[in-house]
Amino acid sequence: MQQLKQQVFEANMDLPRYGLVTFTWGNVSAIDRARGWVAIKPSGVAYDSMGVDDIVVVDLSGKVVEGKWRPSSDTATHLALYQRYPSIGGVVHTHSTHATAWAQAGRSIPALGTTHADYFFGDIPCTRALTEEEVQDRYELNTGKVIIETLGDGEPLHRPGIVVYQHGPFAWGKVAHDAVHNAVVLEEVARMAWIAQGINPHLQPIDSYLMNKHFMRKHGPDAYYGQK
Ligand SMILES: O=C(CO)[C@@H](O)[C@H](O)COP(=O)(O)O
Repeated sequence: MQQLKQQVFEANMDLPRYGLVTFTWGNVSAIDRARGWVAIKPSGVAYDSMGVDDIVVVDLSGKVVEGKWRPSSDTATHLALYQRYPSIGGVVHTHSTHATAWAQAGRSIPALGTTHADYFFGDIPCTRALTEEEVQDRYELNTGKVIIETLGDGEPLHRPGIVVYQHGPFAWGKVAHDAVHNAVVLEEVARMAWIAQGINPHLQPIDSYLMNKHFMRKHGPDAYYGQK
């Protein structure tokens, strides 16, 4: 687990490095599926004072198995995603400005260009609002529920991010580092889409053939993009 804790610690340090978080907002986790344990950021601990030994380890019920702090307040959301989607190895939550603005506006981030298509095979969806009951009772678990409800049965790594209505973005990947990479791209394409729609309120989504080309050359069965 020490190696996983180190990976999660480094991934959490990337959040302020890439400008995705302010104060203690946000959190990154990763799963050891063989053990059924998840390493996650401690709740409320400042990034600039955090060390690898501050990373908390929980089991899939959320019980702390190692660590001196409380796990992130969003732990139940991370765990819901790991339990529903076996291909997910790392999860990130931030309040990055532009992605959060789309969440607050209640709008999916449209696929408008190849930057988006290189990582997300389609729009980045916005979830429905949680009901009052879902907020009052097991809020974080229900946040995971509406994410899963919105994503459905598709391969989550083909659209590795979402915006939770009136909350903010969640992203994921095969490992913690990939999840952070996808969170950075999500924030970038959120900003690009906002600016593009301001330039041209009548713009069209990316052409499907261009979307397919860019996504499949990087993630398809014959992916060659970046291959050694
Ligand atoms: O979503 C939120 C707050 O709305 C979280 O991102 C917190 O800002 C971080 O909580 P901890 O991980 O420190 O518990």
